Formats: sequence, structure tokens, C-alpha cells
Amino acid sequence: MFKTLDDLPDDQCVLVRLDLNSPVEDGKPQDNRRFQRHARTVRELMETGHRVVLMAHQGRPGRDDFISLEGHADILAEHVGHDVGFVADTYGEEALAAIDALEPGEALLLENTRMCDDELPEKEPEAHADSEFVQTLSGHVDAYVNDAYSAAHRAHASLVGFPLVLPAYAGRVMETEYEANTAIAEKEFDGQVTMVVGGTKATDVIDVMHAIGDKVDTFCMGGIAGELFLRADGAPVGFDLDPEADLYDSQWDANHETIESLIDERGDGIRLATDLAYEADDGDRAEVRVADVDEKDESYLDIGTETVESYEPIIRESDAVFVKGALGVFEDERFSTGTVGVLEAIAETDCFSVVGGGDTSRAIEMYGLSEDDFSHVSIAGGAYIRALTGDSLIGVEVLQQERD
Ligand SMILES: Nc1ncnc2c1ncn2[C@@H]1O[C@H](COP(=O)(O)OP(=O)(O)O)[C@@H](O)[C@H]1O
Ligand SMILES: O=C(OP(=O)(O)O)[C@H](O)COP(=O)(O)O
Repeated sequence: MFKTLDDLPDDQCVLVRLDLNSPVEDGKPQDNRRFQRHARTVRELMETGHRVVLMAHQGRPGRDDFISLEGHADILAEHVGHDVGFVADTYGEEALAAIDALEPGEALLLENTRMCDDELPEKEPEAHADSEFVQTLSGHVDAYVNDAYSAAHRAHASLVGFPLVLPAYAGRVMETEYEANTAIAEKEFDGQVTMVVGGTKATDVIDVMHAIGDKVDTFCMGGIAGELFLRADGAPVGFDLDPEADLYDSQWDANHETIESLIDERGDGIRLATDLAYEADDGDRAEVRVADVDEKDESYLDIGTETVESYEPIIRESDAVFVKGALGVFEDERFSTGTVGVLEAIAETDCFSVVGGGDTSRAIEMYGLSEDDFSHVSIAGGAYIRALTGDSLIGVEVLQQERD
């Protein structure tokens, strides 16, 4: 097990890794469950008199959601109930001066860790620990807290480097998500187990579908992942109309062999959409049967109504349902039918259910569903699905290693 905030000595300057990676609309981060959950860790550290230095990432370089964390500091402060400062620097002089000036009970958010060159390359923890980023920041703090369970599957510097250099602890979100997801991975179900797979990060899911396959009877597919499966099944869909967007093509290149072998192996255990929705010229939602598509000339933004109706009875007959990723662009009400239909079907049954993903779990409150209707709502997506396979997460592993 790892040490927690209960083991942290008094009066520390703590470097805390959060996961505030959020949906971005018009260049602004959108409030979501991640702020609310991490606020608990931050508030506890501030109110017990520590000096709190926060690190987090947002988006991926080159994407529209790769933005500064300035707006995140304001949203976090609202949830914490105390001011949270912001400095537009990751570990340069400005950041170090701001850290050194912190008073007990104050908190400061550093700039997007992915703006620092040392952060992103996936490397061994030892190599990250030697980086200038980790060595420099470590010299200005006493301890490291990792609260970012939902990013713990990534071997990035801010997640795996610091625990080798500083006394390291798990934050409250790390602790609760780890306990919940480990317990879920160990659960056995008598009846049908269904996994609803969608979202944009198809690679994260497809990577582990073989390993999860033992536990899951039926996969119901949607989102980008679902369209890639349709392509492997011979439909003329599942590629980028605008190659700049790169939602499909590189994920297809990386995963098509795995997808083809999954379809071969599992046959009917993988349910694909039979119809898809798109935006018609008049701006309304329109639907097309997959069998009638000769050539992809629309972006498909949701599974169709017939598909939702075919997934609902599978969910009603299940003992356990896991959701990873939205089945459509639910943020736009016209394309929320798939995601909301599936969530409502789960909410109406008393099956064991987990909804995962920072983005996907937002659909619950957006469409008037209650968190209480699900057994567990995780703010982790890729990390939770990996945990279900029983595999460890690198960010958790380094926290668990005892150091002198
Ligand atoms: N067909 C689609 N085209 C574009 N985006 C989609 C599509 N289907 C789902 N999405 C998007 O997927 C996002 C969630 O996916 P992802 O980031 O992989 O999951 P999470 O963060 O919940 O783990 C949602 O914000 C939704 O808008
Ligand atoms: O949002 C995240 O993961 P998720 O979408 O799987 O929940 C994490 O912040 C990891 O982000 P990344 O997938 O860009 O490495």
C-alpha cells in the first residue's frame, strides 16, 4: 500500500499532482467532477497549514484543448473555498520564486505540466527522476502527493519522477479511486457483464480489450472506437474526413490488427452500431443505417436510435455494466441520444454499474441523472479500464515502493 495524507508530517511545502484535464469550450476549461473531487485534497492540505504547490496537465500539444491552466485555478478556488494562485511557469525562476514566497495555508497552481519538455516522453521513472524539471522543483518542496489516479497509467515526469526523489504520499482522490477500482476489479458476477465502449481515446480501450475480455460477455460499441470497429467489419466509415482532426486515422493504424482479431475471436460478443447520426444541412439530427452508407461524407456524431434500442435490453439483462467513453458528442443535445439512452437504461436497473471518464461522467448531471443511480462514478477513464484488467498503474506502483 502507499502512504496517505494521514502520514504526512506537519508544516510541509507539498508538491501535489492533480488531474484537472477538462473539456474545453471556446478556449475555456469547463467545470467538472475532477475539480470537485480534487478540491477535497487541496482544502485539507491548506486547512492543515501546509504550503501547497499544485501541478496538472491540460490536453495534448497540438490539440485545441492544449491551453494554460489559468482558468483552472479560478474554478478550483471556487470548489476549495479558498484562493488558489496561478503562475504561468512550470519550473523556471518565476515558478520557483512563487513557491518560495508561499505562506502556510496558501496554494499555487503551476502552468500546464505538458508545456514543459521533460514531462511527456514516456520513460522509466528513474530517467524522469533525473530530469531537470523533477530535480529543480524537488529542491524547493519537502514532499510529493499524487492525487491524479486518472492519469496514473501515463509514465510522465510529474507522475512517476518525483516519488523517486521526494517522500511520496497518495492524495484523497488517489486513495478512494484506487480502493474502489481495485475492489471492482476483484468482484465476480454471476450473470451477464456488459461494457459500453465509446469516446475518443479508442487506443486506451482497445489496448486492454483482450485482457478485459475474460470478464466481459458483451461489448456495446459507439463513439470513435465504435466507428473503427465498423470499419474493421467492412463498413466504409471510421476515417477522418478532415485529416487535421486526426480522430480516426492514426488510431486505426495503431489498432486495426487488434480490432480485427477481437472481432474474429468474439463475434457476437461485440455489438456494433447498425445506424449512426449526423448533422443534416438544416442543422437537425439525421440518421442513416450503416448498411446504406456507400461512402462516408458526414461526420457521425452519435449512434442511431435503432442501435440505442438494441443496446437497452442487453443492459437490462446484465448483472454488471461498465461504461468507458461516450457513445456520441453528448455535449450537444442533438447527439446525446446514445449516451443518455444507455445511462438511463443503467439507472433504471439495479445492476452493479460503473461510469468512468472525466468527460463521460459529465453527462450524468448535464441530463438530470443522479450519481446515486450508479454504483461508482469514476473521474478516471483510461486508468480505470486498465485497473479492471488487474494490471497495476505505473503512477500507483511508484507510490507503493518504500524508500529510505
Ligand atoms: N462520434 C464522436 N465524434 C467525436 N467525439 C465523440 C464521438 N463520440 C463521443 N465523442 C466524445 O468523446 C468524449 C469522451 O471521450 P474520452 O475523452 O475518450 O472519454 P473520457 O474522458 O470520458 O474518458 C466526449 O466528450 C464526446 O464528445
Ligand atoms: O483525461 C484523462 O484520461 P481519460 O480521458 O482516460 O479519463 C487523463 O487526464 C489522461 O490524459 P491523456 O489521455 O491526455 O494522457
